[in-house]
Amino acid sequence: MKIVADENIPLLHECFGSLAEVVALQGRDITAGDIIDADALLVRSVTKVNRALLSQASSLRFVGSCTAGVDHIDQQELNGRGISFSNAPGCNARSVVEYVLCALDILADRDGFELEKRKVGIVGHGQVGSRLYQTLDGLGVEVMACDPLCERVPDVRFESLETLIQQCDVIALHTPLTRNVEYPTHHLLDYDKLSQIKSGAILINAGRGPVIDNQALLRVLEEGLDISVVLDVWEHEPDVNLDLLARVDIGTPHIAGYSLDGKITGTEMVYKGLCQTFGLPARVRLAAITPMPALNRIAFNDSATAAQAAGMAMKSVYDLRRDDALMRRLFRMDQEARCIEFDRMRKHYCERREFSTLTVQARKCEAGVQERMKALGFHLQVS
Ligand SMILES: NC(=O)C1=CN([C@@H]2O[C@H](COP(=O)(O)OP(=O)(O)OC[C@H]3O[C@@H](n4cnc5c(N)ncnc54)[C@H](O)[C@@H]3O)[C@@H](O)[C@H]2O)C=CC1
Ligand SMILES: O=C(O)C(=O)[C@H](O)COP(=O)(O)O
Repeated sequence: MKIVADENIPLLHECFGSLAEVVALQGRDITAGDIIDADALLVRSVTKVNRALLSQASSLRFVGSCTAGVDHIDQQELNGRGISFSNAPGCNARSVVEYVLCALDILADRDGFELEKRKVGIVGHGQVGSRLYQTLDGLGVEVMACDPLCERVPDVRFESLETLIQQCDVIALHTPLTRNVEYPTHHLLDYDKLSQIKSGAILINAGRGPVIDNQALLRVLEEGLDISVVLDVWEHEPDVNLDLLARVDIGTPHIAGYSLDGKITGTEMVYKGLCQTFGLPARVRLAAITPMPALNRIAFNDSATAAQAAGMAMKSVYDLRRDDALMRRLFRMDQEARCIEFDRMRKHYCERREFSTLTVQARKCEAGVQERMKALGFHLQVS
């Protein structure tokens, strides 16, 4: 069997090496010629799997994308050709939730607000949105969700996008990128909607760049709309608009889902999908070869307040300011170098772990500290 794969799939050879010959290529550069005799193609979000790419792939039986998003995959074309498809729904949902929590923590420090006093609106109540909702709700934050496609459940407050825009102090976008469907998300936030966001609010996009019309966002910011903006995703990646980057409060190179845990789970989910398609036993257990986190324990004294402890624990696992600082190096580069650097930052991303890998000792701490740590998803030790 021959597998052609994006070289940025973590543990690629450990996982698939015993099953097949694995040819690892740069995801953006995989061509129709590269997969002529491949039995399986494994991609990440940067490879467009469409009619042109598949045109000569007569042996191909399986395509796997180690990602949550599938806007780069023409699933109709795959169905038409009888090619099985697997992706990795939810693999990195916790990672994105933690990115959002860390961004809010940094802005709260900078601007001196308490998250518990802010109203948060989440657009898209799927794997990411629902986890973010639950976490914020657990922290005592007032939350509302907007998702016209999601089944209504009693303990979730669903509102329209207009209500979120009018009422919320934080708006977080977690929808897929869709066009030509009943509720398309392409340019869901256009000039009109962006202009209506409350003054002082925070807008976060860690879904897909084109869900916000980036030119319109730049325009409202230039016109003086007083909002803070956190962008992990950009229209026309890897070609980031520098004027927009200059105006956002936090900017990162599409790494919200890049916890090592999330990426490895993505690999494992696609590995299982491939094994199923080819009728092979799925023997590799990636948990067994996942590295130990560099930091696995932190202890608080009884003098710690809940807010202080939460901020310290979050920053010790993931300090988002580093990613923002690295991103701003793009200002020093010409367009070609910027695109290369955007991909380079992603390829060589730091080994970031999820909150659950950190044990927080809060034995003598007040109940508030313990509750906050638990709500955030740390592994709490109180005995
Ligand atoms: N920045 C990053 O690193 C990452 C980005 N993503 C992106 O975030 C998206 C969401 O991720 P998941 O929650 O895992 O996907 P999901 O598919 O579980 O959830 C998406 C939700 O959005 C809802 N939705 C669709 N159209 C909508 C609309 N017009 N208005 C409001 N809601 C709408 C769906 O009903 C669904 O509940 C992915 O499709 C992917 O594009 C995902 C993971 C990492
Ligand atoms: O899972 C998704 O969807 C994402 O956006 C991934 O975090 C994207 O990572 P790459 O596939 O672009 O490495």
